Amino acid sequence: MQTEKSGQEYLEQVLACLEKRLEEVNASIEAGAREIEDMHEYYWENYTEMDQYGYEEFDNRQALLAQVNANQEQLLLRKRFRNMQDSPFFGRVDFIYQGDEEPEQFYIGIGNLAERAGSRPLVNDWRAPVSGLFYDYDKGLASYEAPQGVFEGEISSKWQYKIRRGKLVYEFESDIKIDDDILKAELGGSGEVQLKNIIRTIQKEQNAIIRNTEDRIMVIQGTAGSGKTSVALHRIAYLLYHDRKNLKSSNILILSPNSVFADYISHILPELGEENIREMSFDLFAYRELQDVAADCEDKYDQIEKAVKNPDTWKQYREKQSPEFVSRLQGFMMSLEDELMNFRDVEYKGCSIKESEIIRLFYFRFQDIPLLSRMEAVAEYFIDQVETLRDRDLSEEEKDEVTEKFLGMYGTRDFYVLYSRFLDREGFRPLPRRPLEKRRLKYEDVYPVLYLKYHLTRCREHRDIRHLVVDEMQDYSWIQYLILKKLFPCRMTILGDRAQTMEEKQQDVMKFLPGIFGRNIRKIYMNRSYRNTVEIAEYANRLAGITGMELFERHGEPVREETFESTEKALNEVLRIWFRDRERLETGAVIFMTEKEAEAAGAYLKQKLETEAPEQRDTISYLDRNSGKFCKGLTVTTFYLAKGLEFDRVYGVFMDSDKSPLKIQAEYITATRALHELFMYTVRG
Ligand SMILES: Nc1ncnc2c1ncn2[C@@H]1O[C@H](COP(=O)(O)OP(=O)(O)OP(=O)(O)O)[C@@H](O)[C@H]1O
Repeated sequence: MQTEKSGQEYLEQVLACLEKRLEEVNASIEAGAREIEDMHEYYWENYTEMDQYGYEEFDNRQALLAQVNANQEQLLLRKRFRNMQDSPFFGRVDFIYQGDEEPEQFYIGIGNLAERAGSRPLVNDWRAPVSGLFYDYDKGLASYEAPQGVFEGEISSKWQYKIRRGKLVYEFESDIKIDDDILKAELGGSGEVQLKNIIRTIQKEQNAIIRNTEDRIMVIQGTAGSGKTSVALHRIAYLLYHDRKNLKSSNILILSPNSVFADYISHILPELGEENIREMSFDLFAYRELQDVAADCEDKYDQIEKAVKNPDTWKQYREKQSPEFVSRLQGFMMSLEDELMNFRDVEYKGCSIKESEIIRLFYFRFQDIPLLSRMEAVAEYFIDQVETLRDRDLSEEEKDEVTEKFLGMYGTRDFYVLYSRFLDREGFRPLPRRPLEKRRLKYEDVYPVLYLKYHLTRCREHRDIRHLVVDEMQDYSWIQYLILKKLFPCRMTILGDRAQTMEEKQQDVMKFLPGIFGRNIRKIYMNRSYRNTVEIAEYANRLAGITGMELFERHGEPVREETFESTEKALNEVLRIWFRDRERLETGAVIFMTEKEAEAAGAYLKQKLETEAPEQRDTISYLDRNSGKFCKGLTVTTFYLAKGLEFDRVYGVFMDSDKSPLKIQAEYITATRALHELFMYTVRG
């Protein structure tokens, strides 16, 4: 039986253990570094005498690599222990195993800690099997699943602790009331410019998603502020913890909408002990992949800006991303099999191959290779023949010369030209004829061209990626999902909110994803919102016509709606009340519909501060699509860049004259960014 200790006593024991473990780790890091240095020295002193086949050198390198890896692990361990010194645990479950009389106590924290590697943990990682008890059950019957099987029993008590800088701030025997109060306190805080980790207060429905390991493709539709992004990131940390052998952090890729958002979430996984997770924006990826097709490509934000001015552009955009358009593209690719080809005999330094033989190879032997990569295979076949006949290898230049003869049998290999031809044939306006450096693809054409490229040439599957996270799923089109499936044949966590679609209409990807990924995808709905006060959430729901959302009971000021004669007057009011309440606000945002409005407002506010309060100049920042992070103070931006972020106070500034169908979504996104206070301003004009 364990002796019952107070939180304070236990904390002292844990801090002492952390101190000791840190000393050991430091010693081991130092010894490791010395070892690496010695290995280097040995190598440079002896490499001239190493065996000629390189075996010894290979062994040395392997040993060096192993030592470097071991040191790396110790460095990570040190980082974890140092983090734990601040707050080593936050919860405790007392569990009576079935058949036992006395409870065992399990303390839960951000990582595991034991006196020695292998001994009973003083603190259990929040992802350990037993820690599931903390999130999933109140007092009473409970069970948890571990590799050894399912353990049944009873929770006799649960505790919550707050420890800061190694000092115990409070301890409570927890019940539902206290759990809610603690969550309320977490949500009521302000001032963060990055997403917080939620391990202290993960909710049961969120825990079920985080700990799900069975489903290959998980799709989460969650209302604004329901914790989708948080849950997806904690899920990744959980999967990495439980499948270390097969899943490394370098096997994870997060598709995120832009670099501000990427920065906003970038610290969560390192904080949870997982480093080096890759992140990328799909538009940036597409742009890089199409460098040999067009010098420039529009991104999603260009499309939004255009559509605000001219809503008709949605029609064309949607048409070009649709299943019907893709099947027309497929028909076009079929027709290219014949139309694109001008077969002829090839002769090279006395060796030749007849047109009929080339046709046979092209349509039968190599028929499985995509059309525009296939001739290379025929060329290689012929090069083999030439080398056999001439009994010597061809040089690289000679091979290139031969290959060029074969590639010359394609009418064109330029995707821009091919796609334009397709558009023309199908009754769309063709692309303007231009040299590569002057070409700019409209957003509506970017993914169809990428689709064409990946079906006409060999597409490199990214097998190293074993788990893909797609955030803001509602903003990806059908054709983008087809491409994602081709590029990443792996497990996925796909999450988003149809009410936040950045188009005139909401897009429910849940409807079409089974058609792409199969029926076995797991669909999950998160209906409880945590971010906003009840007043803000109810206001936002009324805007978007959303009903049935569960709201976490946290109240604040009513939403304030006001109308102004001009944007300047609205901005003057923004500044006036921002500085009036500055003491209690860390982050704020002034959110507009378009880039032009936001940019002008940013300049106006800066100018005003420059003359009236120069010392406050730097408290305002304009955030555009090239920005890398958002800062404390007042941020001026568009609704589409504010998406995914949150602020203590939000001012939405929208023009009365703006009748864009996108406005409701924009206002909804704006409103749901506010944690505590929301001001919605209308400008008449
Ligand atoms: N269990 C929880 N404990 C504490 N805070 C939570 C919890 N769940 C969510 N939150 C908080 O709620 C806010 C919203 O979370 P998050 O950004 O992950 O939601 P989301 O569904 O991705 O939002 P959106 O789609 O509106 O951008 C964050 O401040 C997050 O820390």
